[in-house]
Amino acid sequence: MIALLAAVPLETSLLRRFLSPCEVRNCGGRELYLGSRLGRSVALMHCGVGKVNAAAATTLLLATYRPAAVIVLGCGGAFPGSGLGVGDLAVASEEIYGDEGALTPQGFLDMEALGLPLARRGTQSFYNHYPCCPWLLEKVRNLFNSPARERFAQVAFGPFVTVSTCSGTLSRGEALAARTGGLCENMEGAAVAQICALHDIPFLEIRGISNLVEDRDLARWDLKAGAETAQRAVQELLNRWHDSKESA
Ligand SMILES: O=C(O)c1cccc(C(=O)CC[C@H]2O[C@@H](n3cnc4c(=O)[nH]cnc43)[C@H](O)[C@@H]2O)c1
Repeated sequence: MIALLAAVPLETSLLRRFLSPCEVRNCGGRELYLGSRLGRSVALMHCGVGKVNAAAATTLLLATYRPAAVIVLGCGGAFPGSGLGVGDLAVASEEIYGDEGALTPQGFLDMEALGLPLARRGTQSFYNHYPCCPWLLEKVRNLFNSPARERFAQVAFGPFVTVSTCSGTLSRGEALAARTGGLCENMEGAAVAQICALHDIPFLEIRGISNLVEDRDLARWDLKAGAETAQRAVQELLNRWHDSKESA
């Protein structure tokens, strides 16, 4: 099974149609849409906005179904200097917690600098950084080396940053981009990546840009365009899943 996770229903309207007919199940109080594509079962769940909702939903999903892969999709805000615009596509190479750490007179110290792991698996400690699964990334790269590439305005691969407070000023966006090297920010990804790392489940994240991280101006946001871009990319990926291998 492939599990798809998005914060809100706006981010999955096309996919629910694409997967229909779907069985709708209750999974710990959340609606879970169970469908299939090319003979492979696909589960889609809305986790709600933010890290706690994302971690709770992921834990539930992994405990109930233990999927072969978890793919987060949705909207994101592009950092200044990323070269991304509204409607473009971003694929995460890794997820980074942008806020977890300490703000000191000398600057921001992340969890590694504080010597406080957020998660441990065997001898491995996880701090602010969570890599995406290499073979899933390879599948997406193959996809965008094909004619499917022409159906997307711009596609960028790079780090994503998860925040608790949406960056509604240009200066905050510039500072986060400089500190992390991130392409864009969101409010769920790192939490899902952390739970997947704990359970050794392959993780991938694909977002469509709904807004630029700048001085907040909602008139310039287009959540629908961002959501559609991400969903179209996930559809392409599911349609071409068998074209490339499924492990490291
Ligand atoms: O009205 C606002 O200022 C506002 C702030 C953050 C998010 C929203 C949303 O309605 C989107 C929620 C959803 O989308 C992701 N997202 C999209 N753009 C950003 C962003 O610039 N910074 C952080 N998250 C963003 C996020 O993952 C949420 O799930 C409205």
